Amino acid sequence: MTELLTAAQMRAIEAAAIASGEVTGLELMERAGRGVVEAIFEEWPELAPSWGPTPKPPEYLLQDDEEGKLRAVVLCGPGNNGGDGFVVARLLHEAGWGVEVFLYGDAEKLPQDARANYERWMKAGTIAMLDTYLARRKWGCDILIDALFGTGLSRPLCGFGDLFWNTSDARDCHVPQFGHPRGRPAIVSIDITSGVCSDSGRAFNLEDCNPNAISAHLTVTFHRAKLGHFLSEGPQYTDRVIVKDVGLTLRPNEVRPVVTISAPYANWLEKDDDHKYKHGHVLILSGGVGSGGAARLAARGALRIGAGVVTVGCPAAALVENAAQLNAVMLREIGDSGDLADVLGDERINALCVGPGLGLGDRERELVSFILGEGGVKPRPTVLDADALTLLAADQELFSRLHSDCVLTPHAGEFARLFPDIAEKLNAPSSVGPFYSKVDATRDAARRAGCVVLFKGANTVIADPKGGCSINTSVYDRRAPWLATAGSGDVLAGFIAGIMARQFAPVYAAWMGAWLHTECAIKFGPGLIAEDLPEQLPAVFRDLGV
Ligand SMILES: NC(=O)C1=CN([C@@H]2O[C@H](COP(=O)(O)OP(=O)(O)OC[C@H]3O[C@@H](n4cnc5c(N)ncnc54)[C@H](O)[C@@H]3O)[C@@H](O)[C@H]2O)[C@@H](O)CC1
Ligand SMILES: [K+]
Repeated sequence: MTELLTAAQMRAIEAAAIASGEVTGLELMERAGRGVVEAIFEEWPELAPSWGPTPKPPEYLLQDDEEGKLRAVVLCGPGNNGGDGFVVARLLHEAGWGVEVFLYGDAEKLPQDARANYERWMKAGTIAMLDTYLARRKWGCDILIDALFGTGLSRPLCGFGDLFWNTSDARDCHVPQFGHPRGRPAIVSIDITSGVCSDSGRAFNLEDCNPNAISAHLTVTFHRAKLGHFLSEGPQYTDRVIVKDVGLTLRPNEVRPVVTISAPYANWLEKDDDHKYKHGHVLILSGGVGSGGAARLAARGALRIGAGVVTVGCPAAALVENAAQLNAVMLREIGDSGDLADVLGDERINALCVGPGLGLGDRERELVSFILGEGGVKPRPTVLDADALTLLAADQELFSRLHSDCVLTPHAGEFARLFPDIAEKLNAPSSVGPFYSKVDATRDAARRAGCVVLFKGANTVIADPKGGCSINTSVYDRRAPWLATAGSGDVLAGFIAGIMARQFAPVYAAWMGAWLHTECAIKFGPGLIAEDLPEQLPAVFRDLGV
């Protein structure tokens, strides 16, 4: 688990470290700039000085027009992000690079530490206004440093449209062409790509422009990654995020900061040598004739993830169809709540999954209602997905019966139906940052529902009613776009129910299910269909040492 910070948390940590006398703001800025230069040389070792203070680059990197120097352009903004940029300019200059610095804003108004680094840079080089660079219409560098705006960006930018478009074009070429006079540079953003809100990952929209932020090959951030690196559009604007240590030791003041989910421990997933019911029994409700595929996918997921027994319950008419397609999964007739009461009479059934392919009629509403405790049935750990979410959205009485052992797994459309006001807030165009984020929305939804909400997407956010929140990242080195395939959500619902049957708390089941789901997709790769996901689990388990 890695903590992710908001801009306010990062500012508070910096301020506390400075107030305690542990470090000065100027020293922090120096460390930040040094971290950026280190990260550049780690990312592109062919640029790193390997001998003496002013190295000559290898022959193939020599410029025609700059006496063999590598060249950097540093774009500095009006705040401390710009201050980091002045430090980087100075350090690259000391390493023998040709460096040009362009400023956006008024040097007289720079904050204190940025101003001090501006002065230091002025002893080594010159500064021109950003407009001069934009008007020049050529890159003129091997590395472009984006030190325009960091965590302090709070409103839309004007006049950056061409720069945003050009950096996007340069990044699309993937490989920077160092030392080539007309080559495209590597683009490195300091802290966060300028234009993106560091709390929400949402870009500040420019009316006349798309893209709306700098596109970078590399972003170098400090102490901890920020929420905006993982949420919304944030990941679209950078290929990679490196976190550099700047010697801060403090943690966020929040009791339960947002974390990214990491691999579950092998011993959590291992089975002991006991009988099958020791590992739980999942009941999955299916729809009628021709609609059983989603429930069968969920059932396969629940069984593969380690539930001891999995039963699909369907109306009588669908028994033959399901029987023809299920072997290890058991089958029971469940036509109405009376049948369901009979089946649930088996106390060993300790987790339920309801919604995939269920249908939206009276029978289905009755079944969901019964599962949620109508008629005094004991509430059990339950995943509510797909059609069950639509039923909940249409029926306040049903919604009010959600309990703390439930997990809701909406995608964006289902989320908007369940929590229309929260979704509206999340999607509202806004000109003043920091924006309301997917983390804020999922936390608010979990509080209202009184249970775990797993809000699906390229990055899945999981929140519990007490405010605990985590992100299952499926970006950067965990990119798994193949997960956007029919039925993949049904498998996830089955994974979570299967883990709950093994007596993990709902929030842990949601974490593990989401992480393993992404991992299965990564393991399989392109061409994935939902049926493949459960079949990858044995290989994923082996990699984890289970
Ligand atoms: N000593 C420190 O405080 C340190 C700060 N750090 C850096 O400082 C950054 C945060 O610095 P700041 O809080 O100064 O914020 P930024 O440097 O991100 O920018 C804030 C400035 O931009 C202006 N601004 C915001 N939106 C604008 C818009 N749309 N158009 C024009 N101007 C706009 C603000 O009025 C303010 O002057 C971090 O991202 C990080 O890079 C790091 O160097 C670590 C140390
Ligand atoms: K930046």
